[in-house]
Amino acid sequence: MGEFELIRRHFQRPGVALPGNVPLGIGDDCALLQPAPGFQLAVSTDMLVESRHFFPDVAPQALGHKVLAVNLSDLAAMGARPLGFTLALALPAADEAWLTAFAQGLFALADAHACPLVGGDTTRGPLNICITVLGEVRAGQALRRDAARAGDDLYLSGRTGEARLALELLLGTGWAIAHTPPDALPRLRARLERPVPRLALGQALAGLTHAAIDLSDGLAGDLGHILQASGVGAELALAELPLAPDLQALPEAQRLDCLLNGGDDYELLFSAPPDARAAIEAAARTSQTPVHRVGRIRAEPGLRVLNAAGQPVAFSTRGFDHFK
Ligand SMILES: Nc1ncnc2c1ncn2[C@@H]1O[C@H](COP(=O)(O)OP(=O)(O)OP(=O)(O)O)[C@@H](O)[C@H]1O
Ligand SMILES: Cc1ncc(C[n+]2csc(CCOP(=O)(O)O)c2C)c(N)n1
Ligand SMILES: [Mg+2]
Repeated sequence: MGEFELIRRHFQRPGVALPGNVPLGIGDDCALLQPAPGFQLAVSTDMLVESRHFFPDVAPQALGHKVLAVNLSDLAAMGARPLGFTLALALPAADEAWLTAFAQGLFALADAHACPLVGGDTTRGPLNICITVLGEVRAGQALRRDAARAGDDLYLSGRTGEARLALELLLGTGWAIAHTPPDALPRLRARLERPVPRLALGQALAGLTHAAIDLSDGLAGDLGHILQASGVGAELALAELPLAPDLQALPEAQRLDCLLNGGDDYELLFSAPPDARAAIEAAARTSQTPVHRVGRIRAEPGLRVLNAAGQPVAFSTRGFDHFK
């Protein structure tokens, strides 16, 4: 199978019609996309590299899902609706079975969000997968990191920490193995390998919420990006953070580390003024997404983590950083 045969067989889908806002997809020098009038184009790129973002033995179907999911999560964090995506692939070999399974995982998620593959690039090399997503958001309504204001409530979708616990189990870390239920690995692994992008919630929040970010590097570190961009600080109430049952038996320090420095969560963290509480609840309901109010934005810079008694907890932020 040559390069063009590979693309034709696995990524061009002649039977699948393109939506009206994609007048031209795979096959020319560029794809053409048409955002609706009054909408802005939202663009984001995320790359997954073998042994850095995923283990070499990961199921190709899960990988196809995850590489698109982490990109869609960035659109969700801006309140954007997906229009389409491009796929840049470096593959060590043209492995038919691997490509079939990868494409299955990829297109299952793409189809669920009506987000077509519109182009890409394919080369031989160490396994490396890069997606660029394109979305649209009504002009002026995108959820930006610099929009948090003192007095805002801080909200979290879903819950954090399970992906990190899965990673530690797969790495064979002693504390994780000793304090996790013996049957937990398959469900925790799904949290690491099959994140669910919160697109419906993000779109329901556009125009409603102040700031938002999706959690890829860890709750505390990613919250830090909002705080820095907005020039504010925050309080996080530990007692309000939802705790996954599989994290309950962890020693306190490791539980805190999973919850706040976990990484790979792909939940949304966002801020909104207190008078938006009813609207936020409605957005959570219509998007069928669990949302918890977990803290507050403050004028004083810095992040304070508070225990159930409202006392500060000693805690150091260690967001994921590829060069630290
Ligand atoms: N090589 C690069 N050239 C230009 N801009 C970049 C480059 N790498 C990252 N950026 C930009 O820097 C910002 C932060 O990038 P980062 O990859 O940390 O995004 P993120 O959403 O915080 O995390 P994630 O990649 O996990 O979604 C983004 O605006 C991104 O577009
Ligand atoms: C094998 C393996 N080792 C480590 C991790 C953890 N990890 C890697 S990159 C990243 C942050 C998001 O990436 P980026 O900032 O590049 O978008 C995290 C939490 C993993 N998932 N798999
Ligand atoms: Mg992001």
